[in-house]
Amino acid sequence: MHGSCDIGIIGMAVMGQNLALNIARKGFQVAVFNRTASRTDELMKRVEKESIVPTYTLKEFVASLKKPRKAMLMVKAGAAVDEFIDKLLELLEPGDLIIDGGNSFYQDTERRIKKVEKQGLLFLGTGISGGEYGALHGPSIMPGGHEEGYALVKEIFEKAAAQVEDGPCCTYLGPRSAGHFVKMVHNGIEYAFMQAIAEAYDLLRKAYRLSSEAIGKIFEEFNQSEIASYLIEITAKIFKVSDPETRKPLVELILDQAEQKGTGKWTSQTAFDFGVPTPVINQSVIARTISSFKQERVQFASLWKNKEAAPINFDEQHKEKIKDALFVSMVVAFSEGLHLLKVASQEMQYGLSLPEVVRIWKGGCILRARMLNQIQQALQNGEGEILLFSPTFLNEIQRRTPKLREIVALSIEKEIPASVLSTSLAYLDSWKSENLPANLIQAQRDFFGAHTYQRVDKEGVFHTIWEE
Ligand SMILES: NC(=O)C1=CN([C@@H]2O[C@H](COP(=O)(O)OP(=O)(O)OC[C@H]3O[C@@H](n4cnc5c(N)ncnc54)[C@H](OP(=O)(O)O)[C@@H]3O)[C@@H](O)[C@H]2O)C=CC1
Ligand SMILES: O=C(CO)[C@H](O)[C@H](O)COP(=O)(O)O
Repeated sequence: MHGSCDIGIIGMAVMGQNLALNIARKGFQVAVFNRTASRTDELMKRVEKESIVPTYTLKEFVASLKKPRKAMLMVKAGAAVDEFIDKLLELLEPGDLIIDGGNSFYQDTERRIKKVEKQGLLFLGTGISGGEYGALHGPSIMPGGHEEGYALVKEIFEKAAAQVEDGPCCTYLGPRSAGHFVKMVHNGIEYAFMQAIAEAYDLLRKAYRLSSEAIGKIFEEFNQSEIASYLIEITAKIFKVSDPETRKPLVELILDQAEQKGTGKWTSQTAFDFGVPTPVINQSVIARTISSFKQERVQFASLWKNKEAAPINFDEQHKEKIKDALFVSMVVAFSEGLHLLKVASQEMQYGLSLPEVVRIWKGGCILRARMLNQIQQALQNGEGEILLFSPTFLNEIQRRTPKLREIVALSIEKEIPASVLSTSLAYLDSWKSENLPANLIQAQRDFFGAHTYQRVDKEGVFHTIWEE
C-alpha cells in the first residue's frame, strides 16, 4: 500500500471521516490519520468497499501517499493546525501539498502559506461547508492558495463536491487566504439566517402562541416558497422531532444558549477592519452572546416582572408577513456578506469572482437557497455594487419591506426581541436615507476635538469655536 494513496486526510472527527468516505467513494484511495487512534478505527468500521488506508503514525501516513503528496487537515481550527503543519513540514518534500480544510481564520492562513511556501511546498486554505451530511454526500468546497496546488486536487475536490446544474460546487477562488475568507463570510451570513429564523420562531410561539408542530408546518410551507433553503428545510424537520423520554418536541427541551466557534465574530471583526457595514451579521453574533447569559437573563426577567401579552390570532396574512420579513433579512444578509467580499477582494487582491462564489454556494453548503439563482444572475449582469441596489432585488425588497416593518412593530409591541429582523430594517432605512444625522456627529466631534467638518453648501474643511 505504501505510496499509493491519492490523498491523505488528518483528523477523523465528523468532517474528516465523512470526507474521507466521500472521496473514497469517488474512486480515489485515501490515507487517514487521527491523533487518537480510536477515531481511525471508528472510521474503518464504516468502510465497506471503499479504498481507505488507516495509518497510526504521521510517518506511516506520509509514506502511504503518492507523490506529489497531498495531505489534508480536517482538525480543530487553531493550534492543532499549526502543530500538524510543523510536523508535516519535517516529513514532506518540496512540491508536496498541504491543505487546511478546517474553519481557519484567514490571517492564520496568510501566515501559514508563507511558512509552507518558504520550504518549497504548496498550500491550500480551503473552506468546506455542508456539515456531516455534506461532507459525505457532497459539500461546497472553497479553496484558495497556490493555484498549482489546486491543480493537484482539482479532480478529487470537484468529484467530491456537491453538483448543481452549472457544475461542481468547488472552484479555485484566489490566492493566499481567499478560500478561508470566503468560508468565513459564508458562516457570517449563516449566523444571520439562523438568528432571523430563530426570531421568526420566537414570534410564532410567543406572539401567536403556536405549537411547535404548527410552527414546523409553517416552515415546511416556507420551504416551498421563495425563501426555500437548507436552513428553512432543517428548521421544519427539527420541529417534527420528539424527545423519546418526555414525548415533547425536542426543540422545547434544548437550553437556549447558542454556542459559537468564532467564524461569525471574525466576519464582524473583519468587516469593521475593512469599513464595510454588516450590522445584521454583527447583531446575529451579539444575539448568540446575549443568549449565553442564561442565568443573568433569568434573574433580570424576575426583576422586570414580565407580563404575558394576549395572543394574536394567526392567519394566512401573518404567515405571508413573516415570510416576507425572512426574505428581506436573507437578502440583506447576502448583500452584507457579498459587499464585504467585494471590498476584501480589492484590498486583499484576491480577484474573487462573486458570481462564482455564489454558484458554489448553490449546493452542498449550509447557505444553499433558492434565491441564490437570482443573486447569481444579478451578479452576472453586473447589477449594482451592492446587491440591495440591483434592479432584481430592489423591487422585491421594496414590495416586502412594509411587511418586515409590521413584523418588527409587532415584536416591539409584544416585547419579543427580534434584533436581526429589526436591524435588517434599520439597515435598509439607513441606505435609503439621503440625509442621515451624521452632520450632528460631525458637529459634536468638532466641538469636543476640533476634528473639523465639511459643509453641504461650499467646498473646504471647516472648524468652529462652538462656545467661548
Ligand atoms: N462540524 C461541522 O459541521 C463543520 C466543521 N468544519 C471545520 O472542519 C474542521 C473539523 O471539524 P470537525 O470534524 O467538526 O472536528 P472538530 O473541530 O471537533 O475537531 C476535532 C478533530 O481535531 C483533532 N484535534 C483537536 N485538537 C488537536 C490537537 N491539539 N492535536 C491534534 N489533533 C487535534 C481531533 O483529534 P482527536 O480525535 O485526537 O481529539 C479531531 O480529529 C474544523 O476546523 C471545523 O471548524 C467545517 C464545516 C462544518
Ligand atoms: O462551518 C460550519 C458550518 O458552515 C460549522 O458547522 C461551524 O462550526 C458553524 O459555526 P458555529 O459552530 O460557530 O455555529
